[in-house]
Amino acid sequence: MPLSIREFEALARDRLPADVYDFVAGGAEDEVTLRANESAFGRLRLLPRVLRGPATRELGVSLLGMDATMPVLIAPTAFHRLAHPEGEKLTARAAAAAGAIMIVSMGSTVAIEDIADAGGQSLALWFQLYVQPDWAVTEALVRRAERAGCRALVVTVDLTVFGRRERDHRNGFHDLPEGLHCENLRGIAGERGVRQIESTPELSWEHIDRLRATTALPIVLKGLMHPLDAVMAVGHGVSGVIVSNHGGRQLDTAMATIDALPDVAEAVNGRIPVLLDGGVRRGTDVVKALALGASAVAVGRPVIWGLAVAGAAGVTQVLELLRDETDRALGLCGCACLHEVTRDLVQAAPC
Ligand SMILES: Cc1cc2nc3c(=O)[nH]c(=O)nc-3n(C[C@H](O)[C@H](O)[C@H](O)COP(=O)(O)O)c2cc1C
Ligand SMILES: CC(C)CC(=O)C(=O)O
Repeated sequence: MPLSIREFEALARDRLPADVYDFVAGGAEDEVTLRANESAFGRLRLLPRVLRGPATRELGVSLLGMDATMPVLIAPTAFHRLAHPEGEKLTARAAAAAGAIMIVSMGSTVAIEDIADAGGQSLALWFQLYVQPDWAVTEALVRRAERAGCRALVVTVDLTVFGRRERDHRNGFHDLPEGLHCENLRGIAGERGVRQIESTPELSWEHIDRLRATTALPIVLKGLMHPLDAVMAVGHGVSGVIVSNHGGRQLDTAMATIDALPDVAEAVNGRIPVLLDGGVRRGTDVVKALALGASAVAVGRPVIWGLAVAGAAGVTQVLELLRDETDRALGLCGCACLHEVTRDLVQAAPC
């Protein structure tokens, strides 16, 4: 078994068709933001405390009233059947085994009901939604997620137009291969592949208000980077935000998420949970994000690498690596639990 997420990626790269690997690994345009998400973590240094004696560490976290055993969620990524024939079913099993929250992509290649079945009662599923230009489609998706037992709606707000991923253009990778579909849209918006998911350039706070009036599920906004938008989010009654630049796949040269996090956390001031995704590859990254104001983080690509390498066991291994590394980093920072991870534990590296 690989010893790190980096090793998982290397193995997955060997196993996946080159165009699928590029689709997953790649980012928009010059991939500046893709690289920055990871390298910005590398520019931060931990400043550990000692002699505080945490014999064991508690990694549990409660988010929107749901308990998870670790502060690492599965970020929504589309098309898991590109990585493994059973796709999202296996991801759900691994999430349930780890006690992690899984955010299911609206573009999953297994239907949300089947994912919920595979994960079982104990799995907390959140459903990721792209508001569709046709409100009837949006509403039908919300109802479907509610019926399947999803416990929160994660509304992605950074895909008002599709980012230009040049690797996909070079590879001619524009649609799902024969036999794979966005199963959540089946019966709602026809039967084709990725093209079924439409962007909504006119997306605005009115859509968020309308969604709040449509569902009792807590709403989490994903893809927000600016502190003023975070303040707006609190004002519009959302239950949480995920600081995200879509893993560098949308607006290239957008700030790294870990650099954007402190101002968002300060603006939100504890009123709702702030999560982060983008470039989290080590437990030390998790601890840095917690120190800078995140309640938890989410990982996207690492889950797909795990799935490609060893199915559910691979995803479990990825999550357990992150759990072990986070536990070790907490211990070495003198923290017994997530609340003890404070701002003073992180500094920018000297140039
Ligand atoms: C292959 C792939 C598919 C993705 N699909 C979605 C999606 O359907 N919905 C969404 O909100 N974000 C999607 N994302 C973005 C992720 O949710 C997340 O923001 C990003 O992957 C985090 O960065 P990381 O991969 O460095 O962990 C996708 C990312 C990847 C790599
Ligand atoms: C279906 C796509 C829009 C999925 C996505 O968000 C991505 O590839 O980044």
